[in-house]
Amino acid sequence: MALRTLNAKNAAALDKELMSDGAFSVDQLMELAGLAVSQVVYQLQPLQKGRRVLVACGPGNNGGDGLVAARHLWHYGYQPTMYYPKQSKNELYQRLSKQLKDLDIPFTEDFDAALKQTDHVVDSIFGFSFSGEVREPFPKVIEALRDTKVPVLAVDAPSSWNIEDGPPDSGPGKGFMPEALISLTAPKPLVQWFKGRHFIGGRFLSKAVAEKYDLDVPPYQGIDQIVEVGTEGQRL
Ligand SMILES: NC(=O)C1=CN([C@@H]2O[C@H](COP(=O)(O)OP(=O)(O)OC[C@H]3O[C@@H](n4cnc5c(N)ncnc54)[C@H](OP(=O)(O)O)[C@@H]3O)[C@@H](O)[C@H]2O)[C@H](O)CC1
Ligand SMILES: [K+]
Repeated sequence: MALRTLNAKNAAALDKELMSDGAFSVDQLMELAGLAVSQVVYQLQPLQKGRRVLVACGPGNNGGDGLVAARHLWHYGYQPTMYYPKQSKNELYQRLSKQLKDLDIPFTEDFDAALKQTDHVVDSIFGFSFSGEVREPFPKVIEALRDTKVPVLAVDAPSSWNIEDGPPDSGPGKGFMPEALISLTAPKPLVQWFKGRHFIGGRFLSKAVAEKYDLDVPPYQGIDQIVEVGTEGQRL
């Protein structure tokens, strides 16, 4: 059975609904999203395989998921390094950044150097609100992610991919295929082009909301915040 997908417009509408009618706060949703991201890293990169995780964060909520994931990873015993070149003044992101600084987690401005000294990368640069051509300062970062041999976990979307149409056919993201992807709440249409390991996270959908948005609630087991779906991406 193919998991039903959620386009960018409906993903934004669903987020809005969860935070109004659903009575969630953005902090809560981001905490659960980031927790799920950290669980995928733990599964893909057990501590004994190398503890260094470079977390690349963009300016929006996708970046916020990365900030949350880094905190959880630190508590599991990883050594996160943050690349967060466009830091928002938004109070939530500032608090999340402060929490990381209080754990002495380093923030770097030199992405290329950090990439040479890491065991794993979390791509939380752009999620479902990405559109158009990649703007500065991110083109070089996307190129480096495209070319690196270090495994990359993409959060919600491989950054630079179009949410509906998938991988770009020009620009820095052409040829970028991360090793793994975690779709939050539900896969986006781009998953049909994705070739790596695919997980679903964001365990907060009620049956009523899932029905309204024509989505599947994946079969989460026990206390897991993630479910791996088949190598064909969208299949259970
Ligand atoms: N329900 C859930 O599953 C939850 C998902 N979450 C995560 O939130 C993101 C969506 O977050 P949003 O803040 O709407 O947007 P993004 O983070 O995807 O991106 C917005 C920023 O990206 C910049 N942007 C957009 N296009 C470009 C581009 N071509 N070049 C450079 N920068 C770009 C944009 O910048 P502006 O200059 O336009 O302001 C935005 O700042 C979702 O994918 C999940 O990961 C939440 O955590 C909550 C629950
Ligand atoms: K991403």
